[in-house]
Amino acid sequence: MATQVLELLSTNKVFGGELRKYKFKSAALGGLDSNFNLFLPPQATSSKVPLLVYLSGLTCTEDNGAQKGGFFGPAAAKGIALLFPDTSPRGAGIEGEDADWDFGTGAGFYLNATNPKFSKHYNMLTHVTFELPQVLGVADLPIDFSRQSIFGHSIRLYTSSFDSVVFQYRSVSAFSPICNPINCPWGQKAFNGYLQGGVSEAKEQYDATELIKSHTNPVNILIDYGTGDNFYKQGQLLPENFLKAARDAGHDESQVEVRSQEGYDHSYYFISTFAADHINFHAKFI
Ligand SMILES: N[C@@H](CCC(=O)N[C@@H](CS)C(=O)NCC(=O)O)C(=O)O
Repeated sequence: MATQVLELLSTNKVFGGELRKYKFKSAALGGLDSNFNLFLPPQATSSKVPLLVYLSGLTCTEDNGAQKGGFFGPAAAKGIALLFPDTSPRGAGIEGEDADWDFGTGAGFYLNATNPKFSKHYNMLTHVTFELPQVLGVADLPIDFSRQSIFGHSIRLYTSSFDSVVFQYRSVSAFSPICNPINCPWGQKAFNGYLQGGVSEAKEQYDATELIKSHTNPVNILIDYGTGDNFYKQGQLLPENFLKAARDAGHDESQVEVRSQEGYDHSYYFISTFAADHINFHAKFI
């Protein structure tokens, strides 16, 4: 892949650190411009800091989590950099990509598309896990890439095959994630659209509940969801399926914690309430 040049679009001082917005031409996304936000804590001026990647949910851009998540204070206190990628390619010009809020633009599902209609541009998996660390490294930013973790909102819990992601990220946490996408309407729609083999192709690669069944190595996972979340009530999230699969595979509460938060909904009011918990969870591992 060619070396990408980062263009700095803006910087803001926040909690003693700095939030930078960057743009670059993404090879993974078929040459489209891609934006991301990067928070560098105050500690980054004197040493390399660990990286925590935040994956936003459906309809979001790189800005939602940065503006509303409430993550900067806790991340500054722990000396952790935060990376906020976008949720999909923008402006690919594919017929139908702007028709729905839960598919296409704003809903890339952090996978690599195999349906030829989408496969040139919809490669958010490579973009997030490989390309962004690479461009940050090339730009010589003060990040220690041997210490990475990942968290997010309404994401598929794992962005790749379980073993490679657990290898890359020391810990994973999520707010109201889609835990068993092959068994919910959002996941089925995305997989049938993006993948040539549809849901059956996704099963072994992109479904956290399926993947944890056969994963026996230790993991560090925290999930919060709200009982007032309409998407939870509609059966889009299915955290119970993930919890059961994890326990059946021998992961006890010291490895996998799934917390039901009474009365909270799907919004950033919920996320910001538990933001510090999640940052502090990851700080133990990175
Ligand atoms: N647009 C959808 C809601 C989608 C939604 O709630 N998305 C979540 C992520 S899964 C979100 O954070 N949206 C943007 C925001 O609240 O800033 C609807 O009308 O039902």
